[in-house]
Amino acid sequence: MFRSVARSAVGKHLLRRGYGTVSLPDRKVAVLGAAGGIGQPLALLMKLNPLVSQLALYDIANTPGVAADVSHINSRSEVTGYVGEDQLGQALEGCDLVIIPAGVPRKPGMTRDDLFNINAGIVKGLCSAIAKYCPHALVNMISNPVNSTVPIAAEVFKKAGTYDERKLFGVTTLDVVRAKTFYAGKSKANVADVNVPVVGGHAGITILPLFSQATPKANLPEDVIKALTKRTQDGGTEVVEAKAGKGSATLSMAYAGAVFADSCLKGLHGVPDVVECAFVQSTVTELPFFASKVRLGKNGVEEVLGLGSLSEYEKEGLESLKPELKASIEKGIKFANQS
Ligand SMILES: NC(=O)c1ccc[n+]([C@@H]2O[C@H](COP(=O)([O-])OP(=O)(O)OC[C@H]3O[C@@H](n4cnc5c(N)ncnc54)[C@H](O)[C@@H]3O)[C@@H](O)[C@H]2O)c1
Ligand SMILES: O=C(O)C[C@H](O)C(=O)O
Repeated sequence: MFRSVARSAVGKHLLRRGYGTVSLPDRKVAVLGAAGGIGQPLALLMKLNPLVSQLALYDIANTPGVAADVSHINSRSEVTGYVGEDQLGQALEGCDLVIIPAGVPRKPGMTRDDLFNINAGIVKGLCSAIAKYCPHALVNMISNPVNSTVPIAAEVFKKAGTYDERKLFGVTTLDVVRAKTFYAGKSKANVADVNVPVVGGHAGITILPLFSQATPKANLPEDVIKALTKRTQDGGTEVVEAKAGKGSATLSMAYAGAVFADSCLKGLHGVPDVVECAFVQSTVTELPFFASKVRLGKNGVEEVLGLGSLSEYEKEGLESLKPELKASIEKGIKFANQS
């Protein structure tokens, strides 16, 4: 264990807009895969979050340097680095929220499902440790393929007797971030005012942005909506190709992961009406897991919100995505139960 402490005068009693006007509780957050392309900027962003009091950074290598570096930032939380499996338990003990960006990223020509063989085992091992050391923590799963890694996590927790469907989330916030950016570009709306729900899953056509519900309303023509939908679905591939073998989205993902984690922490803190899209256990469709808007609260998911009204194009998209999403979910469940 490598501990670096740089406490600022910020302290525990913060009056910050959006965080309420009461003193802030102690919250421990762990990032698993913290030395990676996503993990490092995500560690930085979580260090800046005033709702975090302890930040545990875990990886199989290189965490001491990352932890020492991040710990010098004069924000509230105490940063501790953990390296190697022997230290995983210490990293997780007492955690309120665990964020998992551990695993390999895509290279050009690969699908997210091509990562399954390596990442499924990594996620399974990490979730077994979560079940043992912090069974009540919220889990934000970033590792791909999210459509399968979330079902794997659920099965691991079920086997351990710790599964609480309100506490497991596949992070699909990057799809929402992209949909907002691309929609703002076409509609000329101020991007800060834009909202676009994205439902389904997190791979190719399973990513279904609902531009018919986007605000502010822009009445974009059908061909533009189709192009925006395709760009959102292919957003990850756009970055993978631009990085030309050097990985996938890291900076935008760290931003999206930090936004989602902040919403989870606000929910735990009792901030009302915190709503985000996430891939969760669901009865919104016949599929056992599905991404849609969820209301976050003191125990994680408080309510899984329905899809609202869809355009004909979105209805078709919804039917088309179901077979692929179903197969990815079943693949994850099968893997977790056979090994
Ligand atoms: N959900 C999303 O929207 C989204 C977006 C971008 C990337 N991703 C996924 O996130 C994952 C990480 O991407 P990246 O670019 O940070 O990759 P990276 O290779 O840069 O970093 C991954 C880190 O995980 C660590 N790691 C490997 N096995 C581990 C284990 N057992 N325990 C802890 N750490 C372990 C590695 O040491 C490395 O530091 C990939 O699977 C990628 O596909 C998801
Ligand atoms: O595309 C990838 O492989 C990474 C991630 O899922 C993304 O959407 O950027």
